[in-house]
Order: sequence, then C-alpha cells, then structure tokens
Amino acid sequence: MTAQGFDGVERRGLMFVLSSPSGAGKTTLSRMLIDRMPGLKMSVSATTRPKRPGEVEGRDYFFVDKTKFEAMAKQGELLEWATVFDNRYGTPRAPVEAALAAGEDVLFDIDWQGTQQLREKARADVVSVFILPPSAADLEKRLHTRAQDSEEVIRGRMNRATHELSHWAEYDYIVVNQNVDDAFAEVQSILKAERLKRERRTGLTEFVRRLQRQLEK
Ligand SMILES: Nc1ncnc2c1ncn2[C@@H]1O[C@H](COP(=O)(O)OP(=O)(O)OP(=O)(O)O)[C@@H](O)[C@H]1O
Ligand SMILES: Nc1nc2c(ncn2[C@@H]2O[C@H](COP(=O)(O)O)[C@@H](O)[C@H]2O)c(=O)[nH]1
Repeated sequence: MTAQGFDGVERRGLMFVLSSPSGAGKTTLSRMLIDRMPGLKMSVSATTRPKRPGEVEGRDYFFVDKTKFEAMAKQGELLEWATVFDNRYGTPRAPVEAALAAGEDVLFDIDWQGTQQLREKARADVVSVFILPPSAADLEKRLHTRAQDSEEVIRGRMNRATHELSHWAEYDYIVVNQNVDDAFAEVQSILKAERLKRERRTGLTEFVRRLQRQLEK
C-alpha cells in the first residue's frame, strides 16, 4: 500500500476518519476535502436507512435492505459496521483496499464504533478527527436547516449527541466547526501534516541515500 507523495517520496496510504455528533458538519467538510485535496478518495458506506431527498445511490451511500446488509457482513465484505440511530451502516472493504493499493488516501465519515474497529485493524494507518459543533443550539439549528429529517428523527439525533460526544477523547485531533472555512483549513492542515509523517514515508531512506550519493560525488 504505497503512494507517491507530491515530492516523489513513496509513502503508505492513510485512512482519514471524520466523526461527530449528527449535524456537526462531517459531510460538508468531507465534500470540501474531496473537491480540494488530490489523492483522497471517499469511502461510500452501505446503509439500511432510507434515502434522503437529494441523496444519490453510490455517491452518498449504497442503500440496501437488512437482508443484503447482513449478507455483506457475513461474507466479510465490510471492513467495519455498526448500528446507528436504529439503522445499520458499514464500510465496503474492496473499494478501500483498492484505493489504498492504488496509492490513494481514503476518507471516512463514520461513527465512533466504526473508528474503533478501523483502529483495531490498522492503528498506524488511521488518522482520526472529531468534529465539534460550537454549541448545542448551533447543532440543533443545523439539523433543522439541513431540512432532510423529520422532527422525530432530529429529536432522536439530538438525544444521541451526548453519547456521541463522550467519545471525543479517543480521537487524534479535535476541530470545532464554527466557521466552515476555518474548520476546513484545520482539517486540511491535519491531512497535509499526516501525509508528511516520517514513519509513513517508506521511500525516505532511499531518497536520502540518493541525496548522499549525489553529495559524495
Ligand atoms: N460551520 C457551519 N456553519 C453553519 N452551518 C453549517 C456549518 N457546517 C455545516 N453546516 C450545515 O449544517 C448542516 C449539517 O451538516 P452536515 O450534513 O455536514 O453534518 P453531518 O455531521 O454530516 O451530519 P450527519 O452525521 O447527520 O450526516 C448542513 O445543512 C450544513 O450545510
Ligand atoms: N460505523 C459507521 N458509521 C457510519 C457509516 N456511514 C455513516 N456512518 C455514521 O452514521 C451516522 C448517521 O449518518 P447519516 O448519514 O444517517 O446522517 C453518522 O455519524 C455517520 O458518520 C459507516 O459505514 N460505518
């Protein structure tokens, strides 16, 4: 699983995870990252939850029924999976492995349960970011302005937010999404810095050796 860095030094691909209470802004930040960061591919999850207005099969999710989801899990087709808000969500394994093998980093919008499972499988390759809303009132307002869920669903997500929040300390980085451009700049900086980590840059020894040979001439 090696990628060519922009400076030509080989490195291992990484799994970049965003989690947060529902409505804090993961989807928004993920879309900005995919649009603006070359070499980053979105992991599209499978879910049993109903499609929201405007969501597209294969772009936002693979919408499957419970039987299909259980079969995917049983056949080892999911890298991780969890039950969130009474629905099943899981990460299809094959596209992630293919992207990493092709030298791309992979972006995940998943909850704390999925993040724990990824960490157990590949700790060194997982970089996790927890997104916080600036306040509870902002979180509720965002769920309402998104205007894609019923009042009952929004209430359920607000009730669950405390539980989601309790996992913040398990993450490598914490970003408060107050102004979306500032939050994006912070998340982008994290990804850029993590791409430069020495232990991930498998081609450094060779690169430095070559430099030394040039210097010795
Ligand atoms: N910094 C921000 N300021 C104001 N509104 C924002 C900000 N970031 C995101 N939003 C808006 O808040 C709403 C929820 O954002 P988004 O769908 O990205 O959240 P999410 O964390 O992905 O939620 P879920 O977990 O339910 O998928 C959207 O309408 C989005 O446009
Ligand atoms: N463990 C996983 N969690 C996932 C996955 N895909 C999405 N999610 C999380 O579910 C909630 C709700 O998402 P929504 O789209 O219904 O608002 C949110 O926290 C997502 O991060 C997955 O594959 N695995």
